[in-house]
Amino acid sequence: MIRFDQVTKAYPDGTVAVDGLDLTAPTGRTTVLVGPSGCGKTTSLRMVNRLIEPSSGTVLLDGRDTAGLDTAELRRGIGYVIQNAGLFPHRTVADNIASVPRLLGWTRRRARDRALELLELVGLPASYAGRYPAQLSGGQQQRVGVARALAADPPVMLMDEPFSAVDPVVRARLQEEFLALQREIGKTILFVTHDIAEAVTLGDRIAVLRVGGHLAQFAEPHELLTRPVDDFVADFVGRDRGYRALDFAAPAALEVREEPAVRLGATLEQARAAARDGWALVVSDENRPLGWIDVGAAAPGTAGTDPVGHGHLLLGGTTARRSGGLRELLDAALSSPSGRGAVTDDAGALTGTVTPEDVVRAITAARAEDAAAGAGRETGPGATAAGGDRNRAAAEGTA
Ligand SMILES: Nc1ncnc2c1ncn2[C@@H]1O[C@H](COP(=O)(O)OP(=O)(O)OP(=O)(O)O)[C@@H](O)[C@H]1O
Repeated sequence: MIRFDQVTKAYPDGTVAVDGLDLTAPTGRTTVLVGPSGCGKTTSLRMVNRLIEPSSGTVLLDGRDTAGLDTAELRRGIGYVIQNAGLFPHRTVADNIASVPRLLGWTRRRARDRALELLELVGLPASYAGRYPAQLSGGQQQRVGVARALAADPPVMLMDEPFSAVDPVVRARLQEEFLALQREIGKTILFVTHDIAEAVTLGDRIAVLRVGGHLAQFAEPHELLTRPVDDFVADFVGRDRGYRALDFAAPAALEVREEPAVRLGATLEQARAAARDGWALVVSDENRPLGWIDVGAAAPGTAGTDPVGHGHLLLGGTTARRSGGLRELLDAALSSPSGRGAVTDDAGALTGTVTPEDVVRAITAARAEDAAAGAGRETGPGATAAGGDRNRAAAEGTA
């Protein structure tokens, strides 16, 4: 656990970067610091590994005042990842990753084995071990940066805009990998970003800071999106916050309807027989939804005995996992040319379809449930168990 207790940082020129910060980042979870440029995110982060010393207040690590610890010893227990990875350009990937273990006196062999193990963990082939950072893409360098920070298996990780310097597609992939990795390793992570979407995707808890280093709100993502405490936070979390909050609502009350799909390669006649309201869903041999066929308009001039091919399919519809959030399900329903969104299990196999009306009903039920949980939260003792927790939503969705 990382705890900031009334921490203030005033730089020598009088700039107050952080002002009386009180914050607890729980063990094994990801806590995100987010806010506009200059609000004191980086300063706060660096006070944890004492690259910056607080002017007043205390930063505690598992209850120990960091001011009293030897900085080398302190930093040994803290992995640090920065924007652009900050790799040593003249060292190979393996040597970069092995740098902390080597400093800790590990043998060359053991440090190299660990480097190879970590390359695999962050999704890079072992053959990259001998490359230099300049021979990697930005996203790959960032993965090496994460591997390097994890090398000595520190319980705490500080990550300062680690994914900001890569393009949006790579960034989304790194975020997904981050979530999968964190589920596996369960580090205590303090993560800085200026991007609220990233904060909501990655954070178990989010601290929104305003310029001057004031904590505006500290909450779980769902709570931040649905109950911003003031105009500043409401503005910062954005106009589409209601829609994004659907990611965290449990689709427990959603009814998924059976959908008589046809396999690719079935005849048009079979597709017509299976169709409802003129549309048939086509699936692969593994029962994965591939697209919709408009049986009335499909391929005029073709005989009913002709097979359904890829050319017949309308591909506009997205699919949604039953365990996904209500946003994913609503998008599937709205994007489907048939008006019925294809719903799958976690392996991608079709389980049925939902209409936009079905999803809206589930949204209404989730809101009522959430309001009840909110009322319990305000009066009850389990005050931190928010109604729309990401994990809870996933667990209920698969139940
Ligand atoms: N060494 C320094 N001397 C004086 N002022 C500083 C120093 N470092 C940072 N600041 C100021 O402290 C404030 C907070 O800076 P900090 O880097 O912590 O913000 P940030 O939220 O991380 O910003 P960004 O998102 O732009 O990186 C800013 O006003 C910045 O100009």
